[in-house]
Amino acid sequence: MEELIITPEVKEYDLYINGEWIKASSGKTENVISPIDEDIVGIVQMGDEHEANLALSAAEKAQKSWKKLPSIERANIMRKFAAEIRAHKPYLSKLLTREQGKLLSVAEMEVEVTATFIEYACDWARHIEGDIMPSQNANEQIWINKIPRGVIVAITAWNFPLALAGRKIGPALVAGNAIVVKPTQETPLATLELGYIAEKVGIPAGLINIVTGKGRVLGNALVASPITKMVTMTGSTPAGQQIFKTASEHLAHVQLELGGKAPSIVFADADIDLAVESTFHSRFDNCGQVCTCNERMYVHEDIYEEFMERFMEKVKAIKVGNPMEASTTMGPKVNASEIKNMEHLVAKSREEGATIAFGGGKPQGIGFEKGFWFEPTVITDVTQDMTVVHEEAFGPILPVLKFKTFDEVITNANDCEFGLAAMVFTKDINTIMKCNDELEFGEIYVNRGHGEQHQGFHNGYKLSGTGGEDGKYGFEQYMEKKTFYVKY
Ligand SMILES: NC(=O)C1=CN([C@@H]2O[C@H](COP(=O)(O)OP(=O)(O)OC[C@H]3O[C@@H](n4cnc5c(N)ncnc54)[C@H](OP(=O)(O)O)[C@@H]3O)[C@@H](O)[C@H]2O)C=CC1
Ligand SMILES: O=C(O)[C@@H](O)[C@@H]1OC[C@H](O)[C@H]1O
Repeated sequence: MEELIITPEVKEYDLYINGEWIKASSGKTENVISPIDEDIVGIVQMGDEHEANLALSAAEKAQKSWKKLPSIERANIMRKFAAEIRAHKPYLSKLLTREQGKLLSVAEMEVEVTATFIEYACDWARHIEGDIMPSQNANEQIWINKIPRGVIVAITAWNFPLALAGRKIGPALVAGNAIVVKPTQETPLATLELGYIAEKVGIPAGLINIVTGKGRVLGNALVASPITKMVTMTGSTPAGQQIFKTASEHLAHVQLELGGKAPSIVFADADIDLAVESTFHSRFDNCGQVCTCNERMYVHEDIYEEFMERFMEKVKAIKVGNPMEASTTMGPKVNASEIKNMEHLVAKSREEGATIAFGGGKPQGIGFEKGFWFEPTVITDVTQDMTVVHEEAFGPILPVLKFKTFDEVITNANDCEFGLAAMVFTKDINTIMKCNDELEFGEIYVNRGHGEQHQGFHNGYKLSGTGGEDGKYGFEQYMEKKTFYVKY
């Protein structure tokens, strides 16, 4: 392996624990590689069980006074945190693009969304409401209080690493908890920068801890500790399942946002231009690395030719390249193993008799010598039993199937071990309502592409997760209920 070039911007990050930056006792570090050119973009510590316990103890101690602050005061501090994140948008977005490979414009959106996730949580500060109800006994009332859980562990994935961290830090702290964040080793840098920002705005030491290390070592130690009262994780289904098992040892509350295989269904009466635009962006934006992506598309046979003609025009116009450049419309995949998965799905599709209608390999030429590149790929002549219809791509590969009847397409859409999101395009209200009744997915987008909003509820069925996050029902999970009977 030739010597990796350490560019001048390479920054070494320590672990952020109890308001201090410390090195791992293991003495080990790991390089963070850019998917654009395989240059080293950062160096991080390899924490393990020792650092997990340091971080958890710091969080446990800091939370005791934090929970006593009025919630509105907690929110005021967190709003300053959000504002400072926004103030660092130019730096954070470039760092996100270098470590993850997303378009600079998408990275800028991600920094903004990180701030708004936190600001949305702050809006709940005055609405942490309990219940008071009459008892069957005279001179007695029943009070149900909402109280913080204590220490939260947040474990995040590489596709929107900063936004996923903000999505969890916001509600956790506004509700009165402390948090230990373990970003993925793939893209930890922008998340680590939150430690500097927390210091700058004066978030008390120990409330936000950011630790790096392998999920199955450091992450596992965080989940396994009885200090941890809740685990909120975004990532793959296998990792989520392991976390679920580990957390069950001490019955920590678990919130999992996992894999997906969203179907898009385009009915014969759909607005074709709207459906083309929406399904195109829902597959290829962020190089197809969004959990609610259009992973398989069902187009009614009556409009298939017309739809595909317009859809393919857009696919062929995609410009794969350096995500720092404004003219680029799709960047690289995040790492080499993701490319292997792309190649596996294309090979399997060919083997099973499908047609690779466009793309299917790595782009060649100047700029693609290094990095993790894959062409936008459309696969046709696909049948429901094929691997590419069932295995998550989480990349720019789209299988397209025809359908005739409503019952057929609903059956095929639901023929899936995941249940996160689905998209439906039709003008008929009866079709819309029947889809809403019969599709087995936690999030259904009608006549629009994917893209959650903070006030909704991002909730996966089946192997897409448990608990859900965002909105009122997501915020609620960062609190425990305490019921007491008041006799007077
Ligand atoms: N539903 C949703 O909202 C989203 C779902 N995803 C899903 O995530 C996947 C891609 O993300 P990716 O990062 O590769 O997912 P992984 O599951 O590989 O990793 C996610 C996080 O979990 C950590 N981890 C892995 N194993 C364990 C363990 N045993 N105990 C504790 N922590 C562990 C990882 O640590 P490390 O990597 O450092 O080892 C990482 O921080 C796709 O399947 C995608 O569908 C992605 C984004 C959103
Ligand atoms: O996790 C995902 O892929 C999506 O939920 C994504 O993450 C942050 C963005 O706001 C969402 O679109």
